[in-house]
Amino acid sequence: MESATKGKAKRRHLSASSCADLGQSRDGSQPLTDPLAVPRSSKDPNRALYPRTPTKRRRRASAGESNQRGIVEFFPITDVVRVSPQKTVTLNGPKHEQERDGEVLTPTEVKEEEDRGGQVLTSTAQVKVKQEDRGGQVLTSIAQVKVKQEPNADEVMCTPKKLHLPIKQEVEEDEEVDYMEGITEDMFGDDDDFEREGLTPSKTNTPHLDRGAGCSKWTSPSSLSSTTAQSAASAAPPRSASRRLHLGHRGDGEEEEEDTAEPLPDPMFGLLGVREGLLEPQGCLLDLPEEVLRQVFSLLPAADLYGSVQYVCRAWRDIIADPQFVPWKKLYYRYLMREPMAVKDLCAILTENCMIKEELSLVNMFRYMSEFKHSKRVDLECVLRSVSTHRLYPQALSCIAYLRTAQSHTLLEAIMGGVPSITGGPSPWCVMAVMLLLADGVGDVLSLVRLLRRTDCLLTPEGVSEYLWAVATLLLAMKDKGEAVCARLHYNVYYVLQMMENSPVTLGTEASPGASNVRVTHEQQVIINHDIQPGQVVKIMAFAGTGKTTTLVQIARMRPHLRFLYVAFNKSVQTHAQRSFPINVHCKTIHSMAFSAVGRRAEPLWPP
Ligand SMILES: Nc1ncnc2c1ncn2[C@@H]1O[C@H](COP(=O)(O)OP(=O)(O)OP(=O)(O)O)[C@@H](O)[C@H]1O
Repeated sequence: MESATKGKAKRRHLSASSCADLGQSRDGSQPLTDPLAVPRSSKDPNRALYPRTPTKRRRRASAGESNQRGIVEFFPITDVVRVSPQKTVTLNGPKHEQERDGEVLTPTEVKEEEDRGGQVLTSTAQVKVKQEDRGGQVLTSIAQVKVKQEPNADEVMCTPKKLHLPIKQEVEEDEEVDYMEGITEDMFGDDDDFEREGLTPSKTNTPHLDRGAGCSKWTSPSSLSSTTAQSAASAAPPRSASRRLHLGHRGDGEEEEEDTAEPLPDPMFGLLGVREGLLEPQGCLLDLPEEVLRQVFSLLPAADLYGSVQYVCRAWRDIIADPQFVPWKKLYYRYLMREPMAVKDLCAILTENCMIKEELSLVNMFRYMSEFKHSKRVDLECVLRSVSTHRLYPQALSCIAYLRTAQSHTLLEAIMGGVPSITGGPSPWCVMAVMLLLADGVGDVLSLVRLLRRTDCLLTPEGVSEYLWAVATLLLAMKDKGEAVCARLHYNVYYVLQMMENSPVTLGTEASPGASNVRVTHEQQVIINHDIQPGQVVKIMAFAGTGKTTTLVQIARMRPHLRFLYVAFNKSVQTHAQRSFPINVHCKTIHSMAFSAVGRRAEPLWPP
């Protein structure tokens, strides 16, 4: 057990009762409810996941040894725009002078800092937005976009290109441009170079930008309790101050392995953000109504239900044990585990409904499925309408009609005559069973699921999966009993069920990351709404997989009158982007752009 006292990490042994007490306390429960707010140390296994700013070493290398130019050198940037949900939009000209810990930097120095920083800060995904009028066409190029998840998490920062140009008249006298806004020392991790060079003016003669400047607005989420985030922010000391004290202490020769015990400052961390009211833990899972818990559990794999969930508490075990709760999913799993009761039950179903050792076992299965037990609120006509647009629907109808009119088969007639029909049409459950058996592959099953989900005719997602689990269970058991059932039929259904459990997003009505059915978060909406002006660079910084591409897709969708250019590193990214973005976005690789610009001229020189 580790705890932080006076900025140092201490180890102490806790008894079982102390552990229980700690778990109930705020200090103990915070790592569980808000893991990002606990202090990070050099031993933090998740350290590499946090966004980092360039270290001194990297910046020096990029400036001194590399010939690579910053993105702002390629595009004419005229303005600096800062947008944040908490701020109003301000247009600033480039700042001519910048103060660093009391020293005044020349504009050129500021430019170098910004350029080098900009390159590394935006290393994972970049979008440059540029609008040019070319022959009456407005062309917008995207090269660099990142979601910045700093204290001003959703701030969209536009970088000036030529900070060294003396455009002092455009600068508002009383407003200081903070080019390191949002950058905290935390991001520098344990970089040795950074530690050696120090941040405090007393430790170095080299002028540095005051990294504390960008931290002045945030405060520790843990320090916010009943007061509002803003009032607490103004009351709490800036993070940079405490860090400076800490570093100064080190300079006196005391080596500290652990970082100071400071929580992450950002109350808006992550795309979902943290609202003021949510800074305190808000109840627990057990407070949820049983209906909600059932919905949540129904989305879990059966292995988790039986392997973990049922052991949590009596109430959860009762939900899992309820025969009405996902019966077919549970039966499939128990049958797979060869649980004697499950094997016996399933054998009884197959025997009673003539699905084994019979000439027409599959037809008997259609009949059995036509009586599929469903919620009373399910509208069968709506279900039939939903599946009627599937490509296999006409074939399924013909198949059922043939079976009904095949007078020569008296047995068949008896079986299919029992199929309940609705308003003269067949049972949708029976039609769906036939469609699943006619499916050419996983794609057909997948499109059937999409149709059912789009109309929500089965009311809940588990309504769809339960039907599929029933078909999969019967097919598996019939095959095990030696029936001539093609293994592919079971595979198609089982594959889709696995997809539903493990990647629900891909089962949406559209597969692209920017699908219109995605409900963008507040932070994404701020970026989407931002009116990007010609000549501005927008940087959006975020962790991997947090919705940068989705945000770009929505930006392009919202501006169909503009043309965008998406530049990717390689072909596979480019083709994937082509599928995701709307048609007003041109997706190209860097190489293809270079070839069309200059490579073509060298083409005649190539060997035949
Ligand atoms: N607002 C949202 N609501 C629900 N899902 C979302 C939202 N935004 C993004 N997603 C989903 O999150 C996943 C990752 O999104 P996306 O690919 O846009 O992230 P990314 O930051 O571009 O990822 P990477 O860093 O790998 O390029 C996608 O499946 C996407 O559909």
